[in-house]
Amino acid sequence: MGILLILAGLVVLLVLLWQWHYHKNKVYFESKRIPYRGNGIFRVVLNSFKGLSILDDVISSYKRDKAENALVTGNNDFGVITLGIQDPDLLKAILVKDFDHFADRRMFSAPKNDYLFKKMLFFQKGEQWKALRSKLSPTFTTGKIKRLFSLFDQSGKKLVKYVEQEIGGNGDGGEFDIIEAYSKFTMDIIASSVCGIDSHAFDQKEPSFFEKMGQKMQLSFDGFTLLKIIVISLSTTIGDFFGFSFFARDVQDFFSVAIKSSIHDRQVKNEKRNDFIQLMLEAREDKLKIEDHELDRFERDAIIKTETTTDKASTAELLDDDGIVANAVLFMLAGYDTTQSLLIFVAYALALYPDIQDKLRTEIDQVLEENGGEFSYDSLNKMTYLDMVINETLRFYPPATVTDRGCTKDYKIPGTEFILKKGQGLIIPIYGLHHDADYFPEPEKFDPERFSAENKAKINQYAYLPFGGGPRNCIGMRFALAEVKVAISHLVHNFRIEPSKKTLIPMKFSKSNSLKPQGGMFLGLHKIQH
Ligand code: HEM
Repeated sequence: MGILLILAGLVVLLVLLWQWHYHKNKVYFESKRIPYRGNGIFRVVLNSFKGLSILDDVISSYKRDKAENALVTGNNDFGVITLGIQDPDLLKAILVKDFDHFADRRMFSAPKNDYLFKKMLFFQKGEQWKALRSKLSPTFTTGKIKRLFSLFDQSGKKLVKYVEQEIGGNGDGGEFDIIEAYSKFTMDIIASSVCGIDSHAFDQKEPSFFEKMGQKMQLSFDGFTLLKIIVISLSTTIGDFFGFSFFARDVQDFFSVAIKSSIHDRQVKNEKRNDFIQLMLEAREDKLKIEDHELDRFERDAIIKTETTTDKASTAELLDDDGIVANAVLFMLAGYDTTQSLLIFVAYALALYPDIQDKLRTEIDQVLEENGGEFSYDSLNKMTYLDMVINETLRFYPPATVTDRGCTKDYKIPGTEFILKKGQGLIIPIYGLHHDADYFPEPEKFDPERFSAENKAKINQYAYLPFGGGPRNCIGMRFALAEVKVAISHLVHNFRIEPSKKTLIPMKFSKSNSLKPQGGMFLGLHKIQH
């Protein structure tokens, strides 16, 4: 009885403390004319136990902020002040002009057991990040992706064969879950072009060993993972004490051994191969350069303007063999789920809008005919309608629904009296901005024409952030777009895509990390006889 009373007392005390803390923060933020939204991480975890996803939170928070005309909102996430920024002009300043204040992510440190984390670009901070990003950026230029194109195209051809088999090869396949085929396609490309390994993904229906390992490497933001993130972000020591990690040891060891033996093999044979490991080996020795003519606006924004103070020796250490393994695995982590998500929703949109599909097929077939029946990197980049369809899909269904920044130097938020301090952070609600009628009229209408040559210029670039923005944007954008164009072109040339009985209309999203449909993406695929 005594213990129960003490426990009840402790609970009451905790609730009172929580309320006092909430009230104190509310008064603080409101004195700076910024609405207070409480503890964002706690809200997301609580919601996940109620069956709501991070996206549900992004959507409802954005709607509320919009209704209150709040362009900046405040959170206190377990002691870390985090602002939500809904204003594209402010985002332009934060992402590009004043980037020096926001070079980091709002990140926790890596748990001991996740040994691959430590050398990944995504988790680097300050000067270390600058040095590594400068080394890796030249591996993703047009010229380098062009070198990998034949690998992408081979996977595209394997994708067509696989779909043909799955739908029975008789031209009337009926229903088909396209996620499985896209999972094989994206994993096959990562295996060949990033790791220099044959994934064997298309050899069988069941996932191959490489596929299984790659899938085990993906993060899912379920309630337990979110709890782990909270514990680790509060104290890595406590996380390590409980043996928390995000990735299983055997999976990390698998990639470590496979990639290191591929490096060793080519060093012994003095052999150069056509993959990212090769590019990273060349980047390690500063043999890669970016030509200015290779850059578009998005990439010019991404140029790191300040010189890095990290010396040459520690830069080389960032990309030693462990660094190459870590970053090859990061490309799989960052590129597998996101690219798959985009592919899934392009197929869905094409099934729902047959006119768009027909128009796209006309463009693809024409380019194919002009190129003697084969695709090339340049021919795919000439397809303007394909580009428009992809851009609109990225707007409507952005694979990454939010991104973040960590403050590296105190920053007075323009238009407010608020000073964001070093170590605090901000959240960028990509999905909310993409569905905001102020920036995209009739936002719930799927309309590739928004991205036509004449309309594109009207779009506010900082309200359209599928790949983020500024120097810390997505390094893999060109890679992703090239592989997505290959897959769509092969698929649309060979199959008519239609909704089937199990197609989700309207769409319901799952609770996974990237935007994904609930329970698979079932569509009807029908072979086109050429
Ligand atoms: C459709 C596919 C993809 C989408 C929508 C996407 C989206 C994003 C977004 C929104 C960010 C955060 C950017 C920011 O905060 O400004 C990001 C970061 C990143 N992405 Fe992608 N991504 C895709 C594919 C890829 C691929 C294929 C790779 C690698 C091969 C990749 C590698 C990365 C890396 C390494 C970062 C962290 C960059 C850094 O912190 O310096 N992504 N991506």
